[in-house]
Amino acid sequence: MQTEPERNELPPMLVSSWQRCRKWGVDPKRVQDELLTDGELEDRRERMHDLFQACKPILETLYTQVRQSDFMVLVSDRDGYIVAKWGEPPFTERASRVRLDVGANWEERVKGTNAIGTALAESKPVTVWGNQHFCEENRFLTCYAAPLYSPTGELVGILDVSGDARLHHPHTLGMVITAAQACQARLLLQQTRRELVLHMREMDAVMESLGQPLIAVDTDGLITRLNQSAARLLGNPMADCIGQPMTRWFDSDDVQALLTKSDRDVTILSFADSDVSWVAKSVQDERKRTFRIHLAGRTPADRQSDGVKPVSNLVMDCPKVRKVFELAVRIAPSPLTLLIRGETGTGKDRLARAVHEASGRKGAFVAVNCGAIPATLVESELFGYEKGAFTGARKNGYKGKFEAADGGTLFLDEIGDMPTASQVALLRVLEEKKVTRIGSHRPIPVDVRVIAATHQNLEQAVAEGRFRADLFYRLREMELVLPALRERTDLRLLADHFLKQVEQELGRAIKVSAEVWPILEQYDWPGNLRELRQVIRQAAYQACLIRGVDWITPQDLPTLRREESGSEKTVSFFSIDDAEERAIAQAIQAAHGNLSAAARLLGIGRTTLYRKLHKFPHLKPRC
Ligand SMILES: Nc1ncnc2c1ncn2[C@@H]1O[C@H](COP(=O)(O)OP(=O)(O)OP(=O)(O)O)[C@@H](O)[C@H]1O
Repeated sequence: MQTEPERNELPPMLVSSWQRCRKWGVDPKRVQDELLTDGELEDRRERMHDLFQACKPILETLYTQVRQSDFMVLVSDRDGYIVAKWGEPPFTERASRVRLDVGANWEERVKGTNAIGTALAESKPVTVWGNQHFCEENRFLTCYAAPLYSPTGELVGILDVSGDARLHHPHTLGMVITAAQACQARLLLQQTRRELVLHMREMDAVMESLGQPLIAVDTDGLITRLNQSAARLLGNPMADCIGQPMTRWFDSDDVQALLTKSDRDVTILSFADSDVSWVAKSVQDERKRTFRIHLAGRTPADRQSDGVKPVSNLVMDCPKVRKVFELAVRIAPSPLTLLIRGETGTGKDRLARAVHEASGRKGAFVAVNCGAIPATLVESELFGYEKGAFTGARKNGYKGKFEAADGGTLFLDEIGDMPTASQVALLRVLEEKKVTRIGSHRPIPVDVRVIAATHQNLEQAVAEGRFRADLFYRLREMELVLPALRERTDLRLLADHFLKQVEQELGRAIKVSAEVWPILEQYDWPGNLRELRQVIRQAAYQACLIRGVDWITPQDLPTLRREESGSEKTVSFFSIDDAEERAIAQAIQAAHGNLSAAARLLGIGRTTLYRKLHKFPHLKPRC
């Protein structure tokens, strides 16, 4: 039996988990089990019927990949009960002895720190290896778990791969995360129409598009479902995207083209307010109406074919910001690494692109959001891997982002979120100017200008041991700091710019009444330019579509209300959506979860209520 780990050997997520177990009084030497009766197990399985029906091929493929190494695949429901398993003796027999089996509850409060329970508690993927398990009898295990989400963002269960601790490999978690993403994509595809007809074709599509963004739309171009990659791309939580028009994010002409094209055509879909674009392919029903959109990143070849676009639409009339951009253009040609700092939404990404464009570097601008990649995949994403480098790796290997940015610029956004283990590897590449793919011994020389960005206080992260001091100094050979919106003097110009974008969407000119400006100017703008854009868009829609007028008045602004609590400020927005959400919640509660009765109380049809619940999936009664 292995000994308990030292506290500093546990990753921070597991330290919190151990603390929770101690608080609950879990006994590491004597585990209490919580088991379902056969009938209860059947009920819980039935509730996950859609998931199993949609994801069976993915779970079986995952099992085929891990069975040679004696691993088993498990699925738990959202309460931690294992409802399905794929595995073979002798390992399943050892696992059954500690009740790692169907019908048993693996929540932390029952089984102590373990991958299923901790992934549930944190809603995050996690590895729990050997003596990182809180209970002694589980320390022969290594387990990798990732949350399973519905296409509307609810946590429905946990996907877990477990095996003998001696066979631990950090990359296995990446494989589990990828399979969980594929399950979500598969559920999304199943819940869109025409499933049976498209079945074979879509199976391939799912396998190809594991982590690729997928969006399902209705015939009006409103988003009905999406996966996490798509939500990340759109920059909003999944639930906030449901029911929204694609034109909220993408250029309206491109969206129109996409909705009317045949399903063999691809469209370049540009973000409405930036020069980032995606390749999108629509899938249509027999009446030639688009109901599903696959998005894929543009390849460097795509990008090069239309040359490096200038940073268009950059608005600034604030001396502080102009100084930053002037300095940026001056330092652009130098090979020094650059650290861009600034609060979220201040334009760090736009500044990094401006530096690349002014640098004269011929290669691509490649952006990586370090906070969005699972920790275990950061290195393979940045440095690439050889074929067969690890279980679940792509057949032909993978060229990492450093190689993709060769001769160009690599933008490492949210650098403060990079796991410490990967920081060492990054530092080595910066020092040696060579990358070695995982599974290879051959260093490949690369000529890459690195720009990193963060909204975090990196000095504090260094002091707390979360960020390596040597990497911090290496990344900060030059530094640019973008001011927050509240420090800028050009709010009106920016607001006008964002208003023009909405005017294009709405197809009419909109004015702003004089009383609006002081309200905007006195607000704190925690979300900076991104938040300003959102407020202007919401106000314009409220004025035009709800009030039917062409000018924005203070009543159209979402209430920018602050509640002081200690030193912390929270901002709440009240809008038509809020009122609608409250009314639906109250009706469902009054009708004790019966949706037909709730619809009657609201005076709307049952179908309309269902449609509205896409917008507020958290209000759906739990079954
Ligand atoms: N000078 C500008 N003119 C017009 N739009 C801008 C300008 N700067 C930023 N924006 C817009 O503001 C939004 C936020 O900018 P950006 O994504 O570059 O911020 P960020 O600091 O990188 O955000 P995060 O910290 O969340 O990564 C984007 O929609 C961007 O197009």
